[in-house]
Amino acid sequence: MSSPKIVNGSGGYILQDVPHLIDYLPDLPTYQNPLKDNPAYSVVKQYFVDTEDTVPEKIIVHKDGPRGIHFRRAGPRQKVYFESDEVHACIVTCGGLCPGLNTVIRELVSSLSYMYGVKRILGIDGGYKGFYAKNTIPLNSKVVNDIHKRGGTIIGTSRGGHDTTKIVDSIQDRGINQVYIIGGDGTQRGASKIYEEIRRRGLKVAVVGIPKTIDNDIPVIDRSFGFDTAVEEAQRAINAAHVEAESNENGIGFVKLMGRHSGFIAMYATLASRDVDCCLIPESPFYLEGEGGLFEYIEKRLKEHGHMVIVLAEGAGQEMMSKSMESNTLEDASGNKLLKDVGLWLSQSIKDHFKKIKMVMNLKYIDPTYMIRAIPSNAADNVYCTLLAQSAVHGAMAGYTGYTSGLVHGRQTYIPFYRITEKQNKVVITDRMWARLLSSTNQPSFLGPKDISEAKKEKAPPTDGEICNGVVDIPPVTKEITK
Ligand SMILES: Nc1ncnc2c1ncn2[C@@H]1O[C@H](COP(=O)(O)OP(=O)(O)OP(=O)(O)O)[C@@H](O)[C@H]1O
Ligand SMILES: O=P(O)(O)OC[C@H]1O[C@](O)(CO)[C@@H](O)[C@@H]1O
Ligand SMILES: [Mg+2]
Repeated sequence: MSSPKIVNGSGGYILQDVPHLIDYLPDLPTYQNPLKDNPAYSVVKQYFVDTEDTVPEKIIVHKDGPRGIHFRRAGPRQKVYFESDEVHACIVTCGGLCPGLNTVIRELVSSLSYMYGVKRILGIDGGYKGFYAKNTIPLNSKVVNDIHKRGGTIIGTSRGGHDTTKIVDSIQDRGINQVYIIGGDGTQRGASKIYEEIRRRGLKVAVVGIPKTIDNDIPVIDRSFGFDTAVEEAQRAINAAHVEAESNENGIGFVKLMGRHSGFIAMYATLASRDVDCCLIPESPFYLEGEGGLFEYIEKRLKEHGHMVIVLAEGAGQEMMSKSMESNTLEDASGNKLLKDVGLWLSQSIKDHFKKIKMVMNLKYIDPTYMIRAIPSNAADNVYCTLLAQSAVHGAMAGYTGYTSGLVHGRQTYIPFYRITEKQNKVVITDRMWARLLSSTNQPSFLGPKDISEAKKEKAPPTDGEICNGVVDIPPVTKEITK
């Protein structure tokens, strides 16, 4: 693996920079950015981003604290490393669906064609394996004109089938020199390997990741596109659960939402709804029986209100369920562990409990899993997708490579792959947001002192000057800023 590019400045300033084609092809010629003559842009004051602009990872600072880690600010540069006619771009979507995939594809095509005059753009059919196992799909602004109104991805997606050598062979054989890869944590790991192989072969090919995950489990970035839409769509299921619960004696509306390892959708859908009395996520352990357990809380809530709504993330309570069922080690084609249906198991356990204590209860189980991700993105996500795609294209045209384009504190940035793939973003149950949810639902935390100390340990704060989260085992290439 190539070494991370780290730039150290004064006051503890650290730039975790992204690679550039000239790092291994130093003699590449540059060209004037064609946007200079574009009437839509030439009137914008300071349209081109200053190459010194960077965005801090942490915006809460203390008077004497170090300035900390920064990322390169995204946007158009004065100089580009590709001529319009020379560009041959491709776009691939991998992993599960997510609202907004088509919008990103559309905006990548529009940005390449309208801003940079690129004419050759290919869609790779059906994810990574499409590079070597399928024909390509020619894309232009006409083909993608109204695709943002549809859910899914017009070029198809898949899990598994990543073969770095075959993929890079295909890129080289087809003469592709800009690769836009839209996908989640697994996809970005694959993108990083493609970048390394391209660099090893010394090819003038920019590799750009665009983070996609319905679970919002990609670190560093503010949130992933489509997340907002998914949370909004989840409201419809929660509303239905509430109506059912309210209309039945001791009614329980029970909704299962996506979230294998990260409970963000469940948490935000709960906070948005206000009808939810209990939210269960993978990060927060819970138990059923006895004092302080889930059954006790449900009984109490039903006695007080006559109904309740429970929202459950699919990854919650898996360990508990495994103890009472045969162990399951199945994996999907990408190697992700396949989870058992905790919703069915938990709703049956609740029913069994109420039968045992002879209390009337009516539980309605709603599983809108795929309905929240197989829809077009909402207005806010559409805007977000547009900015992401434009930033991705500006970066590739400017010769940057080996990066993921992402929003950090509301600013578009270029983030090196190793920061995106090093860990998953999870709900931190010792943070304020989870405390806000607990006070909104009034549910018990289900935590004992041992759980709390373990949760705190998991989130040890970085020491002063330490590269927070930037755990890399390869010696970085460092540079001091002297001015
Ligand atoms: N470590 C890895 N190295 C190379 N390729 C990988 C790696 N992990 C996953 N991939 C490839 O990336 C693609 C997508 O991976 P995966 O199915 O895990 O989805 P994802 O990108 O994590 O998206 P999501 O989980 O949000 O649906 C697959 O084609 C898979 O083979
Ligand atoms: O059934 P599929 O397409 O593999 O996707 C299911 C998974 O994809 C995700 O949306 C994202 O990883 C998970 O929340 C979910 O378990
Ligand atoms: Mg994933």
